[in-house]
Formats: sequence, structure tokens, C-alpha cells
Amino acid sequence: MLDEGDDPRLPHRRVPNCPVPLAHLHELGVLTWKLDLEATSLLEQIRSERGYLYSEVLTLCRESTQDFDAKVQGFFKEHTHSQEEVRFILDGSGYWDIRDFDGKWIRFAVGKGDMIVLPAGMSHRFTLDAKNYIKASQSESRK
Ligand SMILES: CSCCC(=O)C(=O)O
Repeated sequence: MLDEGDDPRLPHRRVPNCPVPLAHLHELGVLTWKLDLEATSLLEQIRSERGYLYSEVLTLCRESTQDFDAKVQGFFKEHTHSQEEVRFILDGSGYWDIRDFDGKWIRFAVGKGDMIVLPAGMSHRFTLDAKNYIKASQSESRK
């Protein structure tokens, strides 16, 4: 993003664009899968292998989410979690921004069927894209 006032929901590609290979996200410690929403066996396998015992669905949608703007703004403030951030996108889309090794932001897009794990302590922020809607299952290792 160029200025503080810029709309975070726009793609914000660098000029010239600077595509990041998926392998680079993996080097930074992000885990990614593309899952078939109908075939849940791989999801179950990942959950059982990584010990994700609990999950709940988070929906961000102006019409149905309480305090929509506050939640969206909160997610876009750079933050960390003491546990992994485990998200499986059931519908909709959005962007995660994470810091590259040199501290510059890297933006990656997620959509239906994407599952991501950010390691505990990884600095990040999240924004919806121009479609303004996401539904994601978030998992944790607690019951
Ligand atoms: C759609 S998941 C929202 C982002 C999030 O959970 C977070 O950054 O902590």
C-alpha cells in the first residue's frame, strides 16, 4: 500500500508486479493446502496429524456480522498470535499480508478451498477483498 488512506481491499500489487512463488511462503513458515470441500478426508487427516481438536466458523459479511467494520479494521492491524493461525476458507475470499525476510509486506490471496497455517508468533494482517465476504473455519489444538 502506498498511502495510509489507500483501500486495503484493493490488490496492491507492486509496480512492476513482483510475484511471490508459493515455495517462498513455505520458506517463511506458512503451510498451504488446496482442498476439495466435498472430499473432507484430507482435511480430517491434517486436523488429526496436527492435533486440531476444535474449530468454529467465522463469517465476515456486512449484512450478517455484528460490528463488521470494527472487526475488519481490527484484523487489518498488524498482529501476532501465541498459537498457529489455522484457517480453511469455506467461501468468499480475502488477503493475508505477512512480512518477508527483509520486513517488506507480502500479500497472498485466499479463496474457497484454501487452507493455511501461519506459525505461532508470525506478524500478519488480514483484509477482505473487494467482494467483501469470507467464511472460514478456524481451528485450534484445544478442545
Ligand atoms: C478470515 S480469518 C480473519 C483473520 C484472522 O483471523 C486473523 O488475522 O487473526
